[in-house]
Amino acid sequence: MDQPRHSNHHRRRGFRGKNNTRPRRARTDEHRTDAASSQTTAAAPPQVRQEEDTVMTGATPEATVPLDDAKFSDLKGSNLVHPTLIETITNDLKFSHMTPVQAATLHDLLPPSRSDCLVQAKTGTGKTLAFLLPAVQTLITNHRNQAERGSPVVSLLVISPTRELAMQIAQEATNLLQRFPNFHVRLAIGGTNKDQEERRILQSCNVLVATPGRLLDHMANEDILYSFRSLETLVLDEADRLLDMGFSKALREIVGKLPNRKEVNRQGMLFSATIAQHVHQAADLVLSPGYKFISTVPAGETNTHQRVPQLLVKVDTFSSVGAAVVGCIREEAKQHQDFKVIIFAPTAHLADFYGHIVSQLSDMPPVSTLHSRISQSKRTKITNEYRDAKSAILVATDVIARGMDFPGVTTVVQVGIPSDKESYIHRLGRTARAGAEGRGIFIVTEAESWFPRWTLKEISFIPHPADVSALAEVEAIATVMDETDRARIYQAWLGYYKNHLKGFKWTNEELVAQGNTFAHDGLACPETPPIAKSTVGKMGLKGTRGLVVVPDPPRARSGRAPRGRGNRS
Ligand SMILES: Nc1ncnc2c1ncn2[C@@H]1O[C@H](COP(=O)(O)OP(=O)(O)OP(=O)(O)O)[C@@H](O)[C@H]1O
Repeated sequence: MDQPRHSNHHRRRGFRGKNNTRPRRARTDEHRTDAASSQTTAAAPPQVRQEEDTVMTGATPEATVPLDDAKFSDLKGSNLVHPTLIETITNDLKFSHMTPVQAATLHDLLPPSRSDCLVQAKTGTGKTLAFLLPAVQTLITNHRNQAERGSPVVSLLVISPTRELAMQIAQEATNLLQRFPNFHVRLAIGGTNKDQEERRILQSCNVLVATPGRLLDHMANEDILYSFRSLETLVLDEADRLLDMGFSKALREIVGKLPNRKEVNRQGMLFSATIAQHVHQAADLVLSPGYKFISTVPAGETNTHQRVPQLLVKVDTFSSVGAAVVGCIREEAKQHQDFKVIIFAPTAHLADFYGHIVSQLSDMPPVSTLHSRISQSKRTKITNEYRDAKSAILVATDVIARGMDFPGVTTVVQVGIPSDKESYIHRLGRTARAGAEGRGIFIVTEAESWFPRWTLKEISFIPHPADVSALAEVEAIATVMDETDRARIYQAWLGYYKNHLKGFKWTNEELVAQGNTFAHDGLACPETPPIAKSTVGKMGLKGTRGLVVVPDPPRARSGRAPRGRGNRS
């Protein structure tokens, strides 16, 4: 069982109420005012439970944490947080009040308690500072005891599932440590110069923010491995993602290379907006038995924000999806002079497709596309530009679904079913952050409508008419697209939906028939695009009627995978 038991208190207000129309970007003041006004609103305390064991047993929360109007300045003179850190938060970062998750976890996470904690709170509610502040305080408290000089001593290791998120966390840690110039925050992420990273870490490193693969690479270097000899805090951000099948092997290897947690008195923290069952089962990798599970998500509530309207746009066929995307953006433009939209697509090739369509229309703000097939330097540039943009459209895959904090995103559009419920929640969480307003639009075909009905059944979607008036424009753009590109998009479509066949209850033949209709009507392909024999085999579609199978190109026949195939996001 996943959730700690919840009491019957009313829900605490978030940063800002639904009808509050103050400007979106005045983040800190919005939060301050809301926290201050929460005296008049009954609050549901976050749920805290001390784990008896590493596997949940249905126990009840052991304690509730009062959520008064906790202010950072209240910590002055408490000896819990270094006065300079408090100055940084209140004067430099300009945060006066704690967010609910910060208030709920601070005392457990700070020295001297330094409890191991699994923490759940909604997207965009300040979880990053909730783990950074206590971990940085531990670094400051213990630093004077570190006798060894001349070799780096990493105090805090934060692991993130994506490079973009790692960079963002490192930036927040740097901001928090800005009045402590002797402490250094370093990155270990893929897609960048490894030697340069290594040099920087070995020069000096107190806080390391890393993605699992690159971290493991660095751990092969004995000097870097040695820098973890007295690691004090290990944080997994987006813990449910890091502990799922895709990453858990790497995570086990990493933890196996770290010193024994009891010997170094290492504190473990797991943070996420979504905590699935597998997290409780795997938590012992990082947390000691008896860890606390703290959730600020009220009982029976989904992790999406109630105040964020979630519109459901249904179209008849996959061929109308592109036009519906354009229709949604045009409607957005009618509502806001400046707007920032993120469009989430199921695969990299489909993201390229929608990005291309939208970028060809003259009435759109700047459009960029982001996915894992793009080089890291370009990804970083696109991320930074979108963060700073006043009005822009970002078409992306799940690489930015979790944790990314882009200010001022007015609407998140999800096109087609996401890979799972958690992905839907995290994607939606890119809007309405830190008390701002925003909305979600979920575009599905009739065939996909089982997903919101069954997988997202707790969410009350607002039915919204589909505007597909751009059908002819989309077709005109698709018609002149490169044929190979269209073939790849078709193939990506087949690959993605093949993985979700169970939900659709389609046979392989029905899947291919749908894909072919998409190719002809949505991508304007004059003929069904051909697919290489080995790719058909890899997709599990061998012998399926309706496919145009061609021999493998020479490279594939020599046993190597053809370029540009597969379903990477
Ligand atoms: N006490 C605070 N007062 C006002 N704003 C805050 C406070 N703490 C954090 N923020 C801001 O809130 C925003 C969201 O914070 P953060 O990115 O940590 O959210 P999160 O809970 O980690 O979200 P996600 O689940 O999407 O990762 C950031 O812009 C951050 O600077």
